[in-house]
Amino acid sequence: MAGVTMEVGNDGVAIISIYNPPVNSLAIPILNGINQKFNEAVKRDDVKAVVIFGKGGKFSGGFDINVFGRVHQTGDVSLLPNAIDLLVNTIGDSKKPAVAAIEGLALGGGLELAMACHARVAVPKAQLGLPELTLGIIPGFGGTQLLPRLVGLPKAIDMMLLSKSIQSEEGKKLGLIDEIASSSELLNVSRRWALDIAERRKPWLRTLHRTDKLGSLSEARNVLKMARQQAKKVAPNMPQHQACLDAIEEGVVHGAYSGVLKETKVFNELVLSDTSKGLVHIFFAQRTTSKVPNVTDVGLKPRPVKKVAVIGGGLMGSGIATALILSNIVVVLKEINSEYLQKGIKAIEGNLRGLVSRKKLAADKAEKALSMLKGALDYSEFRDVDMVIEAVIENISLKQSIFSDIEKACPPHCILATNTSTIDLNVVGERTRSQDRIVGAHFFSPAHVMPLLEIVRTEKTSAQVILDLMTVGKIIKKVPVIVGNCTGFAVNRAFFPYTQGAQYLLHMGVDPFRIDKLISNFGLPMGPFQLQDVAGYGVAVAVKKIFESAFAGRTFNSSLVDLLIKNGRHGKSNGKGYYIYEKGSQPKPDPSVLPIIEESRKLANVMPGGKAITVSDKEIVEMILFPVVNESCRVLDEGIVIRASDLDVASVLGMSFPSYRGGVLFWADTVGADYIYKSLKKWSESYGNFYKPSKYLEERATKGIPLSAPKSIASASKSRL
Ligand SMILES: C[C@H](O)CC(=O)SCCNC(=O)CCNC(=O)[C@H](O)C(C)(C)COP(=O)(O)OP(=O)(O)OC[C@H]1O[C@@H](n2cnc3c(N)ncnc32)[C@H](O)[C@@H]1OP(=O)(O)O
Repeated sequence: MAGVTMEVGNDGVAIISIYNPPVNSLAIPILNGINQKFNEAVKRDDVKAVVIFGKGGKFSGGFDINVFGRVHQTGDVSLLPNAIDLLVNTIGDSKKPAVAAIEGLALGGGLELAMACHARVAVPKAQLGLPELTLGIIPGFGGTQLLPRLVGLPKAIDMMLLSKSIQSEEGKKLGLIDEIASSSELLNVSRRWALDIAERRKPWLRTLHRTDKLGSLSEARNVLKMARQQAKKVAPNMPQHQACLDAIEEGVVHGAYSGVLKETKVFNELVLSDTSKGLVHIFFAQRTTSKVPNVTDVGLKPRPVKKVAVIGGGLMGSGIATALILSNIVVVLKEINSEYLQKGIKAIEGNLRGLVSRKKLAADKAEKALSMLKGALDYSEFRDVDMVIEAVIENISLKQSIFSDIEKACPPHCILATNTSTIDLNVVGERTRSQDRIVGAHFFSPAHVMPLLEIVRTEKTSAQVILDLMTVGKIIKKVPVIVGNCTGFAVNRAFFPYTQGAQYLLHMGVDPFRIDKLISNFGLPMGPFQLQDVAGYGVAVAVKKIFESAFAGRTFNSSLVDLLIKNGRHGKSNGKGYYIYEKGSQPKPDPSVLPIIEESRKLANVMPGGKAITVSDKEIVEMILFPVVNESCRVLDEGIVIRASDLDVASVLGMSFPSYRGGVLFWADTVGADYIYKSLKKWSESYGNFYKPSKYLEERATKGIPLSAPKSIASASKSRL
């Protein structure tokens, strides 16, 4: 049972053990347990020193994040514990020394607990970090003061602001870890350290009393100033970055205890911020994606997938192959001729080189990955593959004939997956008998970098196949989200009005560069026009027709992309699109695109009364994102995703919707269904059906039910999953 226990050895060392699987999170009863046992240890005459240990191979994954969820629901910060007293006074200033014995990981409050102790012993490769900023808060158990005093200001800022963990070995070099010991020796070595401190053979270092690593005040001010500038650039919409620096600065200037008080104040304010609500939502939503009714709860075991064939070595195929070989999965890359095959292999080598040069991959690991790759021009290598991923161009009859071929060439257990981003899976697999093995493995480009994997199932895809693909997805470090079969699946379907909404506004007279700027200010990495430049216009041309026929009556199309191509513009690939792309400099808006836009505006003729519309900045953002919310409502209504939070995760990981806004539907609920409905209704009356609110949105808005609330049983029968 979860709890905290204490055992006192004959040597006078009390071992206080935390047990709260799976990550020994510091839930409130656990913190109370540590407090109680520590006080008992201090009082007992037979105890000379204390070791704090986490059972089950992990020291602690930090404070219990579920409590933040409860604070967000109730707005009641008094639900938060006063652990500062425990860490700073009870442990830090205790009359008896304490040593943290760290296995596996010490993150957030877990590392703060360890840092409050007087020494730390860790096993090799234990993960150490303060990732609180990823939850929209700052460390709240003294971390902003403790870490700089152990590793110095620049490294501490780096670890906190980037939420970057380090391993014990680096921790030892920096002074965060005092000794590294094997797992079997961890407790013995920790006991010895604790006794050595108690008996003055080793120094008794109270972390908050230390200043030796902080440097001079002027050095510190410089480091903080640079960190503030950097944070302003990379996290302009997230208050926790500057707030964390405020707390650190307070401690550097006025001393650790002042810093701790500031930290507590800032922490309590940030817990209630929208940023924290969004990020905590995404934390749990991401973990919920792996719970799939009738797949992960029916006792199935994933089958091993050791060898995968990838058909097509283009942009997607080479990216998928790269992701697989990086995780030690043997890949057979099949192309139709040796020229294309060589191109595919070169692309994979280029992907690996890119990772090495960005220091994301060690050179020897890249070599090892490449050794997992084989090229093929026929299906002979397919006889023992566990999965095929088809990644050829979006051509229905080509895909159908490939599927009928691979059904014959592969063993009967083999998963038959397609990376199509739009085509109905039932159509792809029409000529095969193995309908239960057909599944969509929809990666996002670049496939070896983007974290989302949409797993598309039809009514016939077997639960085993879905589970196997989910497992492969996790092995290759993707977040798999299960979706139903429809044009565009979940992400491309929900976001087709994003590009089209921007195009519509442009054709109603709004400046594209203003639109891009506003959307980047909202938090997407780039605006819709720049995105189109980067993705290439081929994609825009291909998907335009597909969406137009699937969602007739609510699409907006223009001749703009065709005109751009006709004028020799292909976007980023040839350096000329809406923007000018030059090596080594940021993309610059290209005024020479404006006459082409003007021509397209004339052809589209959608300006009401022939005059450009006047809209506020806020309205521009809403006129692009509310249609996305509207389509997301249809995705929910049709049961394309299991739950609203799955679409939130998919929007963050597939479209880079800002995670601190909690994903598209979470954000929509913070704006309010009623407001979104009324805005869309008003625009649909002025500008047509593109904005017409969906039934789902109308119903939720009129009944006052959040968009993300689970569907009623009555409408559940419509599910396509
Ligand atoms: C006051 C303090 O300064 C504030 C804090 O400490 S805030 C917390 C800071 N800590 C963190 O941010 C760490 C969050 N956790 C993680 O990064 C990862 O879970 C981990 C690296 C610890 C483990 O990763 P992994 O082995 O892949 O397991 P993962 O699936 O993520 O988590 C396993 C389960 O533990 C839960 N969990 C993990 N950390 C948790 C935490 N700190 N609190 C509550 N639950 C937690 C997860 O929700 C998941 O639950 P589920 O099985 O019901 O879905």
